[in-house]
Amino acid sequence: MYTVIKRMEISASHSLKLSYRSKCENLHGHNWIITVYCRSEVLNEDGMVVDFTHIKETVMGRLDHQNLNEVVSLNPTAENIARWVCEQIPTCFKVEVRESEGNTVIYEKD
Ligand SMILES: Nc1nc2c(c(=O)[nH]1)N=C([C@H](O)[C@H](O)COP(=O)(O)OP(=O)(O)OP(=O)(O)O)CN2
Ligand SMILES: [Zn+2]
Repeated sequence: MYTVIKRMEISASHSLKLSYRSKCENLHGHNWIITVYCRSEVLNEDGMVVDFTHIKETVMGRLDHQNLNEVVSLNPTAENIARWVCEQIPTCFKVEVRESEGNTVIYEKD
């Protein structure tokens, strides 16, 4: 079994729609650390599980310097962003999204 791990830093804004009053309802930004985990028992014809560059293009290309409310169809919490990222990459089984030093979410496929 092979595991590929790609860590990326993106700058992006979001505002959260919540059922309670919160500062997070206001548009604000984070320097997100997104770590993608991909796994496969077999390698493709290029000898890879998935190309690091393709992961970067998929994640950073779509999220960096964007308003995440306009990219992710659900409320752009770290949880929903982690799931969205995982769904974009076929061999992905786990995504960590770190919003700040103290705030990290992990999404893992069943
Ligand atoms: N479970 C979640 N909780 C919160 C999320 C989230 O995505 N999932 N997001 C937020 C907001 O994005 C907010 O920006 C974070 O606020 P806060 O917890 O106050 O964190 P700080 O940026 O101030 O970071 P510290 O580590 O506390 O300094 C809120 N909750
Ligand atoms: Zn936030």
